[in-house]
Amino acid sequence: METYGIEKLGIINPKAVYRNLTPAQLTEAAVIRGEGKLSNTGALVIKTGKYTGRSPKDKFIVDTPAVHDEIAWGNVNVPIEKDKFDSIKAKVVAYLQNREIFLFDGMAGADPVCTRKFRIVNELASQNLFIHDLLIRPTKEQLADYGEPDFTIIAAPGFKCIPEVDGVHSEAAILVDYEQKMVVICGTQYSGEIKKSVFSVMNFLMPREGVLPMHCSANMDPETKETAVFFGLSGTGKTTLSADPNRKLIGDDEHGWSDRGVFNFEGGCYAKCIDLTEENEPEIYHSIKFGSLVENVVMDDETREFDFADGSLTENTRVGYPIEYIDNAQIPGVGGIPKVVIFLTADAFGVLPPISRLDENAAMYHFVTGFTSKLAGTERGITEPQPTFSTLFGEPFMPMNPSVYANMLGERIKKYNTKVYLVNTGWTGGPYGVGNRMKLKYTRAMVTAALSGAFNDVEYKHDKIFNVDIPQTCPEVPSEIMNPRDTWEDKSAYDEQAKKLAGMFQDNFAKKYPDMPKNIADAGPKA
Ligand SMILES: Nc1ncnc2c1ncn2[C@@H]1O[C@H](COP(=O)(O)OP(=O)(O)O)[C@@H](O)[C@H]1O
Ligand SMILES: C=C(OP(=O)(O)O)C(=O)O
Ligand SMILES: [Mn+2]
Repeated sequence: METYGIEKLGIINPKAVYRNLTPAQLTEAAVIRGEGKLSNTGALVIKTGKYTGRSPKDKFIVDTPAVHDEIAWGNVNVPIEKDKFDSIKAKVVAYLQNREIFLFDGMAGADPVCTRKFRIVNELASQNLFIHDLLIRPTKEQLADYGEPDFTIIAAPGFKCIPEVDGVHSEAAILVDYEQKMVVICGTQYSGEIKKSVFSVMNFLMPREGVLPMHCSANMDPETKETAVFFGLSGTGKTTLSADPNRKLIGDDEHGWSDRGVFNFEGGCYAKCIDLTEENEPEIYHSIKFGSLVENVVMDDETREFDFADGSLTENTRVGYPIEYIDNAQIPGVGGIPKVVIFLTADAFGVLPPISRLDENAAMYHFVTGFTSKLAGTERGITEPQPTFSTLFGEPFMPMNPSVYANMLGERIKKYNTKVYLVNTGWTGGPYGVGNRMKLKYTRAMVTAALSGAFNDVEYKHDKIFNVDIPQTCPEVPSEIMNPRDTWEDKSAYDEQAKKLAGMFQDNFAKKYPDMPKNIADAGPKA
């Protein structure tokens, strides 16, 4: 039996080993194995069980001398001893004995100079389909000459840790060993853990190549190739806003910025499905078809129609699909130097302007601050919006000191004179519960205006509390909504809430960045 070298990982006596099966084969295998069902559009639909979002508290990095000084240890990058990693890995590979193993030998990094080979070893056919959809798929020739991977990820959701024995926090664990070039994921079937593990690894590898890794989506003008990137934490709109029928989609989540331009790490997208409608998000809606992998969307057992409004399994319902499923995808996922950078934030307090322009210092301030409200679902335990400050709009995925990444962004926006906007895709007219989420069509219109240069010669108003410049008009957007204070009935309640949020910005900055240059510290909100 061909085993494709998996015994090197300690996986012996497999029942069968399949390498790079096609989406049709994987969909079929998953259905036969009872992992999921087909939807009326042909998508494979699965339930992931207890874990329906990422589990940041269960993530660990192996602390070895070779990487010790490069990792920013703390609450996000939590150390674990090598022998604990080795022991869990040994149990996981033993668990995989006598099972069917699904391998995907693929790549991350669309820029050939930066491409890294990732071998994913899956217990489940459905997760293998997911990662087949999400990463860069090798051609037949590339697969024949694949050789050794640069990194290996073993995903065995059926193996549950015993915290007291294994020295982890729960039955789930996501363990990265940079020295052995290996990730072990067990106890959780949320596929987002696999793609974000690839991201974390790239975020460790890319800076030494002079590449800034970014938690952002990217798209470009089909004619001018002018490129824009959209940074943002989960739920802020990276995937939704980058799928724009008038622009080429480079990618929805993970990119690098080199001297040559922006490039996607991935080859597919992972979109939220909650309340999805064909009218609001046609590109994503039509991507839910044969070959895609749907997680935790409720479906009628007989008609196999989706109920996108049903959040009973989780608010974080998802679909993974190859980027080709978006009509105007840019393949390979390579664009130019960004002319516009957008920081997406979902402010559940409803006080940040829907769009504002940031100067160089304010851009640095907001990049290291990374404010948003965590929305329900993507992380375990979050059920209502909760304000959070996540450095670089992606703290959970950044193994190194934030200054490594922040300095690279600072150099780039200076060098290329990149314009930076802060866009609030969250609430307006009042806080969560009182006001409403910003209308998607207005956010889209504001993003379009920012990308087209329509904000270059409009009137701006300086917002004293948030210390940003707010354009006063935008095509296709009622001017009343440009200044959030105007959207609140109770102005003093607005002032109070705005000052409260400004104070939270200041406290966070003072605590995390006491040594930042004054020009950057001064560019933040003023309570
Ligand atoms: N004004 C808005 N801008 C962006 N997204 C919005 C807006 N209003 C509602 N949404 C919804 O918020 C979610 C944004 O999620 P998504 O684009 O997947 O974020 P990310 O990729 O950053 O995690 C989608 O479900 C989208 O339909
Ligand atoms: C997949 C994820 O990314 P995002 O929500 O940013 O799309 C996640 O955070 O689990
Ligand atoms: Mn996304």
